[in-house]
Amino acid sequence: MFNPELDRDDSLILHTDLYEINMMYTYFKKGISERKAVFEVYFRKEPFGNGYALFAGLSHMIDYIKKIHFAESDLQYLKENENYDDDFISYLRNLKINLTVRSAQEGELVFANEPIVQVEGPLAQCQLVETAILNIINFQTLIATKAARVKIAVGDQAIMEFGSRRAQETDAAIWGTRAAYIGGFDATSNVRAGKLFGIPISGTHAHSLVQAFGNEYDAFMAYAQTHKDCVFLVDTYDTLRSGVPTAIKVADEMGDKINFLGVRIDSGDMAYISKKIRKQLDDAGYPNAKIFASNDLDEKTILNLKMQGAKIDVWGVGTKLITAYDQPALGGVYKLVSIEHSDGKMYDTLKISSNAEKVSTPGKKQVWRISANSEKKNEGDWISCWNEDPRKLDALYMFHPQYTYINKIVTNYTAYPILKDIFVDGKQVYVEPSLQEIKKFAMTNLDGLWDEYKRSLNPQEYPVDLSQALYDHKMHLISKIRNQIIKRECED
Ligand SMILES: Nc1ncnc2c1ncn2[C@@H]1O[C@H](COP(=O)(O)OP(=O)(O)OP(=O)(O)O)[C@@H](O)[C@H]1O
Ligand SMILES: O=P(O)(O)OC[C@H]1O[C@H](OP(=O)(O)OP(=O)(O)O)[C@H](O)[C@@H]1O
Ligand SMILES: O=C(O)c1cccnc1
Repeated sequence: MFNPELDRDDSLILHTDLYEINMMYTYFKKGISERKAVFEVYFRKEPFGNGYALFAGLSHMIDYIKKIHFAESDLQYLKENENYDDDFISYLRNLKINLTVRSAQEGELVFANEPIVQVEGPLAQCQLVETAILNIINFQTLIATKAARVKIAVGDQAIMEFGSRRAQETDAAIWGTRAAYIGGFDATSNVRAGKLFGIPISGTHAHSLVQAFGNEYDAFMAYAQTHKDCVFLVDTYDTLRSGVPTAIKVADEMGDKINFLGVRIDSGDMAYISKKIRKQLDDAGYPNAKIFASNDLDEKTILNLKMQGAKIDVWGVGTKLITAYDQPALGGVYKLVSIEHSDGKMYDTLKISSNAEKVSTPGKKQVWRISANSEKKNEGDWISCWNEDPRKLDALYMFHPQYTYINKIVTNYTAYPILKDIFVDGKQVYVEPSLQEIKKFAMTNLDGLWDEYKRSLNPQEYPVDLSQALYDHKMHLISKIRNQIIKRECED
């Protein structure tokens, strides 16, 4: 029966895979739930064949962690559906999160195979948060990266986010819109995203307006009589012979009563049509009226339209952005890198694979962004053991972690740590910047990246190197594990 108190679902606490809670149960029953652990999030390949990813999702992640609490209805549900005993249920009831969480900041550039979020604390708590953290970071980072690709394609022109109707449900529309704004979009059509996050909202009108009035003149005139700012959608019947001439006629008749901002096209050959429209608007005395375009646009179509000399001023991008159409998942993973044993000491762990790129890097780490002081551009990232600090060195030996003969010595550099403290022992220490600041930070970071890493097609691989100490530690651990396996085989 519905019980409003019990059935309240106001947190994402159960937004987790069952196996996380099952593992918590095992840790609890075996007395190791409080053992200290360190997990790290990383992805193995930048999405869309891009040379970088743009980190987003931290704000939602902070909110999620702050609200972690099992309500009575959650506990009752778990009790009814799983075989957990009462001790475990009361442990969950009294659970106080005291994790230390470090993360890249939103708008930061991040790269494959480097930790972008680090979660440290009691093993069971670390396990609980895996699913939601990956869900949030994977999606928002994916969309912010796609948005940055679109932003680079449009350059200084305006881009509007139109994706809500095609997004994977409402949360994806809202958080995707926020990520798109971080990645460089100027405005959104989603009014709720405007209210929640302060993103500028913007919109034209649909074909239904024209269909409702039965002809373009009545529709545009009605819109003009009810709105100051007007962008008329001109492709319902015949863009060049009917839509644009009618928009001009209404603009002429309304004069100063409206701001005739321009026209939108949503079909046809947009290079050809936009050039013709530009001439029609200019000839009619509206050189400042802008041409808006939408219709399954993405960075590739936009670059191609620009190459064709399309006269488009404002780009509306929906489906292909918000659904990350050409790569629907980022594939970030959450891996245990260090664990306390019964002797109270931390032991670093790693996952071996026959594929060198898939062998994880053990231990709690920091990522340092190295930029040459002379150029003010990034030289690469340097992943270190937690206790190393390249700011104390005069020269940095940077080498490719697989092809070690690719190496360089960098001097006169600045090293900046990517993982920042967000929560320390459960207490939030990170002061969240405003969304405007995050967007500005993203744009500054993109400026700091050489064009070779930013091009959308076949970018250069950005160096993500390991410190010598971390490399040696990894190699040592690999051979230790191999030797253990060989020893066990010999004993059998
Ligand atoms: N000049 C162009 N060069 C490259 N791509 C273009 C050009 N003009 C339009 N496009 C893109 O081509 C695709 C055409 O879509 P579609 O086949 O739906 O045609 P349409 O003219 O929009 O028809 P409909 O009226 O059914 O929407 C869209 O993704 C659009 O962005
Ligand atoms: O093409 P997208 O990048 O996804 O951008 C959003 C699309 O949504 C609208 O079309 P829709 O057919 O849903 O409505 P309409 O009647 O306003 O054209 C709009 O005209 C765009 O084409
Ligand atoms: O305002 C628009 O033009 C708009 C909004 C959502 C989707 N397509 C277009």
